[in-house]
Amino acid sequence: MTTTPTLLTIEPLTREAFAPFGDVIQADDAANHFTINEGNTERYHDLARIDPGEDGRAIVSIFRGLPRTLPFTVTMMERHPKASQAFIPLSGRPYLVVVADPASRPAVADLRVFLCRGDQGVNYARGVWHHPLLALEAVSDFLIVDRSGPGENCDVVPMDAPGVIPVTD
Ligand SMILES: NC(=O)N[C@@H](O)C(=O)O
Ligand code: NI
Repeated sequence: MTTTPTLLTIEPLTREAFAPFGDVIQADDAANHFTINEGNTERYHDLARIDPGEDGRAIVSIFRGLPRTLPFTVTMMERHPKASQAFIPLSGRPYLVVVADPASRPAVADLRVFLCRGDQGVNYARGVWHHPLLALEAVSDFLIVDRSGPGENCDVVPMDAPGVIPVTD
């Protein structure tokens, strides 16, 4: 691994930009939404493709993440080859996701960094490279929808070079 760090660019999270990596879980007008419960409730419908794999079961957990300090250096990435993994923020705070295309081993030049608002969740599609949870500002809870089942479902790789996420303004 070369030691020359690469400064990474932070992008705002949008459905379009994140589409190669999975789904954005967000209650906005771009979602399929309709009124239910005699007008009391708006349903934002079918926002993410939850994929527990052929031999797995979808499970719901909560991750309580400590805040990361910026600048943050990305030295590894992981993927879940058997299933998707969704993160829905419960604490209303922003967080970061770092992703790379599932087709090949991630190189630092391939990394995409998204700043997610506290009302935006993400669902990593099966096999998408991502960094483990990057909470910001304070201890933050996230609802997680991922897989329980047989076999190993987490590949971890070191980065070819460090990627540095700068301080956000
Ligand atoms: N290990 C674990 O369940 N967490 C990671 O998969 C993650 O993406 O944070
Ligand atoms: Ni993960």
